Amino acid sequence: MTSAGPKINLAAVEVAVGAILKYIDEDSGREGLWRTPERVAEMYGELFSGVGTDPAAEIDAIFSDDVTHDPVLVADLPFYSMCEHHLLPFFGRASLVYVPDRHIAGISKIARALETTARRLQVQERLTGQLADAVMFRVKPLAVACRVEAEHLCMSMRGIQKPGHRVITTAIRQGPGGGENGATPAYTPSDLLGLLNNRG
Ligand SMILES: Nc1nc2c(ncn2[C@@H]2O[C@H](COP(=O)(O)OP(=O)(O)OP(=O)(O)O)[C@@H](O)[C@H]2O)c(=O)[nH]1
Ligand SMILES: [Zn+2]
Repeated sequence: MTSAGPKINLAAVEVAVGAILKYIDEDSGREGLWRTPERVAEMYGELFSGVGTDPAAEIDAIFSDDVTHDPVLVADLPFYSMCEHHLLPFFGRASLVYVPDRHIAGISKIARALETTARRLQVQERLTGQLADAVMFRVKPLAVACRVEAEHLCMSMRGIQKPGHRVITTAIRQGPGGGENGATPAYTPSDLLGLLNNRG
C-alpha cells in the first residue's frame, strides 16, 4: 500500500481562500468564518490527495495465476471527484472488469487506484481511462473495461440545473494479441461492456 500526502501548498491555499471570502461575503470578519480558510485548505489536502500520485502504483499486490482466464468484475465502487472546470464535485460509482492473463490483482488495490485518480481535479472521461490504464499497466490482463456513472454538481446545482442526471463513461483496453502466454481472449470488448452494464 502506498499513501499519498498533500502535494499542494496548503498554506498558500489558506491565504487564497481568505481572499475569496473577503470578496464574496459582506461580513467576512465574523466569527463563523475565522477558521474557514484553514478548514478549506485542510479539506483540499484531502480532496486532492491523489495529485502527483500514479494510480498504477497503488496496484501493488499482484498474484500469479495461470488458471483464471474468466472475467473478474469489481462493481459499484463509490467515488467522489472534483470537476476541473467548476471546482464542484462529481460523484458516483465505478465498475471494472478484467480478463486475467497470468496475474490477478488484489481487489482492494483497484479501489485504491480509483481513489488516487479521483482525488484530483478531473474530468470523468480521464478518470475512467486512467483507471483502466492502471490495471492494464500493472496486471497485464488480456483485456480490461471500466464503466463510471456519475452526477456532476456543476450540472445539478447551477448552470443547466439537471439534478439526478447520470453521465456514463467507459474505457476499454486490450492487451497484445493473445496475451503473454498465447491464450486466446475468449471475451470480446462487447462481452465485457455487457458484464459492466448488467452487473449485479
Ligand atoms: N466532457 C466533460 N465535460 C465536463 C465534465 N465536467 C464538466 N464538464 C463540462 O465542461 C463544460 C464547460 O463549459 P463552459 O462553457 O466553459 O463553462 P460554463 O459556461 O460554466 O458551462 P455551463 O455548465 O453549460 O454553464 C460544461 O459543458 C460542463 O458540463 C467532465 O467530466 N467531462
Ligand atoms: Zn463542472
